[in-house]
Amino acid sequence: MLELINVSKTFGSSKVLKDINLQLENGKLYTFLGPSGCGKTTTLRIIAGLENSDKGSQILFNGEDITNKESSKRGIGFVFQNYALFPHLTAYENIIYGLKVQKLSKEEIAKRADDIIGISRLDEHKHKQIGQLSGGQQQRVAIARSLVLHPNILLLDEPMSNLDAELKESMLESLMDIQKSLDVTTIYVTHDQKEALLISDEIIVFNDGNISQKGTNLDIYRNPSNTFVANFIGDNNILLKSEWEDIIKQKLPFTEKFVGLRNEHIAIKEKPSSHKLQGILKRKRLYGPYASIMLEIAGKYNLEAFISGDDIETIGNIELDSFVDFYIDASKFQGLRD
Ligand SMILES: Nc1ncnc2c1ncn2[C@@H]1O[C@H](COP(=O)(O)OP(=O)(O)OP(=O)(O)O)[C@@H](O)[C@H]1O
Repeated sequence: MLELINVSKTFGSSKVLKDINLQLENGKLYTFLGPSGCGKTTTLRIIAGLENSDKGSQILFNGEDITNKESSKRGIGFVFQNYALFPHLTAYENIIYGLKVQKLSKEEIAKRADDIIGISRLDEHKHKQIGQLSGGQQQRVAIARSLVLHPNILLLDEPMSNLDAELKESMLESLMDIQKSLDVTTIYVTHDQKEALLISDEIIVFNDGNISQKGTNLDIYRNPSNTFVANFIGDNNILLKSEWEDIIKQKLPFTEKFVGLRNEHIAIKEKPSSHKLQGILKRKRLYGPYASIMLEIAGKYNLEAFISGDDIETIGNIELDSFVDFYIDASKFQGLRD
């Protein structure tokens, strides 16, 4: 288990990490998710030993204090955004480079390389120069080069950002396969909520040098702990609790100041146990399988809804600025801290 205890980092006069506390279990795939500049990369670099943390910070790995341990002795693999491969070497030579530095026997090097090349599906590319490989293949070489060293932890810093959307998805699938087949603890940094929701055993949401929430993707999506997480992941209608009570003319049981309702929990067709409301249709946008509409209520509240199926036909026949009856699923309200 990897444990961060009161980890802080100050650059000049700005404290970019504020007493981070985190426990990560061995063998899981975690993502650090958050907007640009919130401290994800700095945390990763501190775990890898590439950056010092402030005094008082502590990092434990399987109970051992590694806070001041040299980076090269931590058994951590790091894959960067730009892959940092050696361009004058072949894929195979890149992959075995670290093993040769470690002076392993020829047999051991060949065995380890064959294993990882198989898992990474690089057999037919292993003798190509780096420049002859696609972005996705280069990325697999970069991951293989780290994994062949049998790291305790694999760290990946926005490794897919140079890939197009389709390739990204298939690369994410192969990363998940490789990670599961080797059971290596992995931390993947991204600012893309879709990537995080797709691959993670658990997501750690960063905001402004703090951890806002840690949990499985379903947990974070269904039970965001505060307005930041509710807004950053998925789409949400966040209002003051009192405003929602004004809209539905009913008290809500939450103690939090804000209440959210995800856009997909507003529908045009009545659903069991839903709550009927009326609004004015202010906007409609069709995105193929679903449509996004804006409804104005009581002249002061705007709610955004994602509708699908027959609701799209219904809305298609309603003029803008007309009244529409719609339904909200009150069981889906989320109480949110500020
Ligand atoms: N070497 C440095 N010197 C001074 N400030 C730094 C340094 N490295 C990072 N920072 C600052 O620390 C803050 C956190 O940076 P960090 O790179 O960890 O964010 P991030 O969440 O990974 O962002 P991104 O997604 O853009 O990479 C930022 O405000 C950044 O400007």
